Amino acid sequence: MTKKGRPSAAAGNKGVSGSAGRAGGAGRRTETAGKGFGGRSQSAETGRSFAGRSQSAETGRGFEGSMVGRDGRREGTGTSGEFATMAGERPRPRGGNGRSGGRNGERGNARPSAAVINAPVAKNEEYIVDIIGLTHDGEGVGRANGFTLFVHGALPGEKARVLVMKVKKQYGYAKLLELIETSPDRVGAPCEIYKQCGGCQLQHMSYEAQLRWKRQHVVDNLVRIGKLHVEGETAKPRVKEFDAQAVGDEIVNVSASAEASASSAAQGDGSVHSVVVHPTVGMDEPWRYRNKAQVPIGMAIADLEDGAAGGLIGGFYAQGSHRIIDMDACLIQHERNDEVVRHIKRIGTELGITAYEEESGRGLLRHVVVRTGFVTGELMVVLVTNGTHIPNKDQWIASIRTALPEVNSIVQNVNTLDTNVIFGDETRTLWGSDVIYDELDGIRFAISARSFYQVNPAQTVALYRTAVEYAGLTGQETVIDAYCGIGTISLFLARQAGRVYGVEIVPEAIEDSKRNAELNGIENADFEAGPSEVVIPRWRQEGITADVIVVDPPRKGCDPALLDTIIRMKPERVVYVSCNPSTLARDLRVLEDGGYKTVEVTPVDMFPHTVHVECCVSLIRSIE
Ligand SMILES: C[S@@+](CC[C@H](N)C(=O)[O-])C[C@H]1O[C@@H](n2cnc3c(N)ncnc32)[C@H](O)[C@@H]1O
Repeated sequence: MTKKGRPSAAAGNKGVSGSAGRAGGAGRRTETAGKGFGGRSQSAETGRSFAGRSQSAETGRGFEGSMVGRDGRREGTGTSGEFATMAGERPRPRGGNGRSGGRNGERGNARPSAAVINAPVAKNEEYIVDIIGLTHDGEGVGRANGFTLFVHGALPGEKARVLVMKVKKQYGYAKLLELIETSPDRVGAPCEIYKQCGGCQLQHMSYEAQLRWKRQHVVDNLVRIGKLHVEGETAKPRVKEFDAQAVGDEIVNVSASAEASASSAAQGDGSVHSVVVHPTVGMDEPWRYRNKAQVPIGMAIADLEDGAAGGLIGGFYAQGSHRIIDMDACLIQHERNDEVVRHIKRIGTELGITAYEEESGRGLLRHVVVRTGFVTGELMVVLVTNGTHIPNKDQWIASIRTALPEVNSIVQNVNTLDTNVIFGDETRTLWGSDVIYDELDGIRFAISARSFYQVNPAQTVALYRTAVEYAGLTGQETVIDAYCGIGTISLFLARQAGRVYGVEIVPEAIEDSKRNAELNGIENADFEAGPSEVVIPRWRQEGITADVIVVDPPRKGCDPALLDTIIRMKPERVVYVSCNPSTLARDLRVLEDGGYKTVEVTPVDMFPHTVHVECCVSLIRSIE
């Protein structure tokens, strides 16, 4: 089902194809509810190939100037075939003496073959490791001779035989060769290209365990970085390298952050308050949940052996490379998005459309982006092209409309830059509407090709309802919605507030937000384009006060100037919506020190089978 493709994108990036899930009717589940998902997952061998997603498309932060992906850390870990020995085949230890080292013991002679001096493990040697945790990007954390090894594909509680691939000063990377003890949370990943793709990181973990892990991941960040005391949690022993890994490069002052302990959550009056972290809000059916696919396109290489004749392929980038692996289906995408991409590839091939090649800068089609309105059923197709001219354009449009009669909007986005960013600046509607419409909780939204719109509509409703609940509105309040995008949370709030002011840095998104307020007959919402950290201080100077401030920043968290302004404005409540637990925890510490008390946190599983988790946090003002 897969075909080899010619490279056509930037190195080290994962492929793409976000997509949608099930309409708002999908029910909720929490990590405490019901039976594990493991049984279903294990038996759900669909035999389908699938589509990858870009990491940045997961969280979809920003106005869709999103990077195709990120990677780097998995380089060299050799994911393909890593479970090859799980069925019992034991490869011969390379260069070892065959002795088993027992608990955390080593196998082999351990003669250093790597350049790192004094490291207690050596490259190309095998070790038996106990997996004691999971990094923020889903890799097992193992210990060998007291040294931290990151083991892709291993789960906490497992004992594994691993081969060291890379040794750094404080940690290393190892390839999973064999599971000696298996976690009860391990399930068979239903997706047949799971190991190659990297779009999902947790399919090998039962859904119940994923939800538990996501909550714990949030708790760990709140304790270690936010220095908060979490109800029911005792401070954990700190593993320095594990912390550094968990925080990644998003927080510069890692060591200072890692010194946090639960005992430092003291208030000004010396008392210690506890934060309630609820179970992660999960999905009853955590598959096929995405409403947007972003698929990189390449050319198939004519293969005489399998008879393939070339043409357009589209799927995901093989790990650590720019090689596109063709795929027909992605198990977390809405089925129709998969179908649309298949048709576009077929029609493009029939019309002789070429795919963009990164090396030469030649070729036309870079990405196909598909958006589906879960409630309305509306469909948008975006062709991202390297140049404005589309040969056989009318024929192409006609063929798309014939194959997909439900399509509402066919859009071209022009991107001629040598970049990983998917969208260029120029967008033109080729046929139909320039937007599609969708609904969240009875509010209608116009969504244009480049607008930020959460990818999992069912979970988005859960998240926004929690944000409104935490705002504690009575109908009188003035609310500021910082980082408001197309006004989604603002309009949820406006139904129960006196007045809402939304601010967002992307002017087109603000145009959408105004249009969306009008569309829904909402008259108590005002929007302004600009950086939150500039606009809100100016509002304060102009005398605008707020009872509640809601923030929903990108992954890097809130700008310090905005946090400072919030503290000076003294709203009674702050609601913090976050897609990044580490920057969330950092910002909560600033707000706590500025007179706010973090009351409760609800993690929401917006991206099942990935390591990403969204949080909604309630803070109240604790001092005058
Ligand atoms: C996570 S999205 C949230 C959007 C919206 N709240 C929603 O739920 O759809 C973050 C938004 O912040 C915007 N943004 C990024 N930096 C900003 C800044 N300094 N000031 C205002 N908005 C910003 C992005 O363009 C993006 O729309």
